[in-house]
Amino acid sequence: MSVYTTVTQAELESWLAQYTLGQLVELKGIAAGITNTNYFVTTTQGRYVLTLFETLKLEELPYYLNLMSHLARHGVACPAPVADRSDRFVSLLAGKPACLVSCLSGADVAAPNPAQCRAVGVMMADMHLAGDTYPARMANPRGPAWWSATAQVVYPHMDAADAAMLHEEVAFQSEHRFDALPTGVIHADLFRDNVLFDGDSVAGFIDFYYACNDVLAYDLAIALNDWCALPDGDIDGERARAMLAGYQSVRPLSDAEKAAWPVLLRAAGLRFWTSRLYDKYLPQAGELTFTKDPAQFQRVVALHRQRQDFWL
Ligand SMILES: Nc1ncnc2c1ncn2[C@@H]1O[C@H](COP(=O)(O)OP(=O)(O)O)[C@@H](O)[C@H]1O
Ligand SMILES: N[C@@H](CCOP(=O)(O)O)C(=O)O
Repeated sequence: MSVYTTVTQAELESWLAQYTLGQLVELKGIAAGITNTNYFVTTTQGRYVLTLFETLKLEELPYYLNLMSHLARHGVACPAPVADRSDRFVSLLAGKPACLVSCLSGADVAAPNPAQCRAVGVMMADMHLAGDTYPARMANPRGPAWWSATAQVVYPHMDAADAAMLHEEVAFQSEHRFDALPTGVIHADLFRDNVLFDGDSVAGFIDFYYACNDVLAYDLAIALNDWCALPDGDIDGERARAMLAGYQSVRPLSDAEKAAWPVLLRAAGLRFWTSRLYDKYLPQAGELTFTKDPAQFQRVVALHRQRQDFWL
C-alpha cells in the first residue's frame, strides 16, 4: 500500500481553499506506488492526483514540479502540476510537502508489446528534446559515485562470486567516460510502472522524482533494460528494436552514442542491480522491497557482457 500519511476530508478541504478548484467531492487512496503517498482527489472542477512526499523536502521539489510543468507545456504526455492562488506548486499538508497534478487516463502495462515499446521510445525522445529548454540543473543522485559507494556497503552481504562480478562492473564503468555524449534532462527511472497507456498510446510518463541532467542515451538504456526484458534477464530483440526505432524516429543517435551504447546498457543495469542489492540487504523501515529482485539486473548485466548484437 502507498498511503503512509493519512489525510482527512477536513484537512484536505482546508488545504484546497488555497486553490481555485471548487469543492471537494471525493478523496480516495491509491494502492500502487512505493515511495510517496498518493490519493485521487475529485473536486467540482475535475480529477487530480494528490501526492504527499515522504522523503523529498519542500525546497527540493521545484526542480521536479517545474520540470513536469515545462514538459506538459511542450506536449510531452505527463501530469501537469496545478498552481495554488499564490502560484505555488507545493505546500505543506498533514506535515508533508504536497502537490496536485492532473489525473491521467490509462494504466500501466506489465507485459508490453512492440508497439508500446516503440511508443515509449518516441515519447522519450520527445521528452529529451523538450527538456533542452528547461533551465534548472540537477546532478544524478544515482551516478557512478553513488554506485561505487553503495557497492562497498553491499559487498560484505554478498556471495563471493556475485561480489566479484559487481566489483568488475564498477571497475569497468570507471574506465569509461561519457563526457562527449549529448546530455540533458532524463527521467532516469522510466520502468513499466512509470508509464500509463491507453491501448498502444502513451497516456503519460509519471514519477519524475529521479529526473536529473545526465547522458540522454543512458535514459534509453534504463528503459530498454526493463521494457524489453524477459524473465530470465535476456532482452527481447523485437521489443528492443521497436523501442530504438521509435526513439530514433524523433532523435537519431549519433555515432558516439552508438559506440557507447553497449557500455550504457551495462551502466543502466549496474545502477538498478546496486539499488536493489542495497534495498535487499539494508531495507529502510516501512519500505516495500518484495517486487525488486536484484538478481534480475545481475542477469541483465551478465547477458550484456556476452552480447554481440545490441539492436542498433
Ligand atoms: N497523474 C496521475 N494520473 C493517474 N494516475 C496516477 C498519476 N500519478 C500517479 N498515478 C497512480 O498512482 C500510482 C503510484 O504513483 P507513483 O508515482 O508510481 O508512486 P510512488 O512515487 O510512490 O512510486 C501509479 O501507479 C498510478 O496508478
Ligand atoms: N524502478 C526501480 C525502483 C526505483 O529505484 P530506487 O533507487 O528507488 O530503488 C526498480 O525497479 O528497481
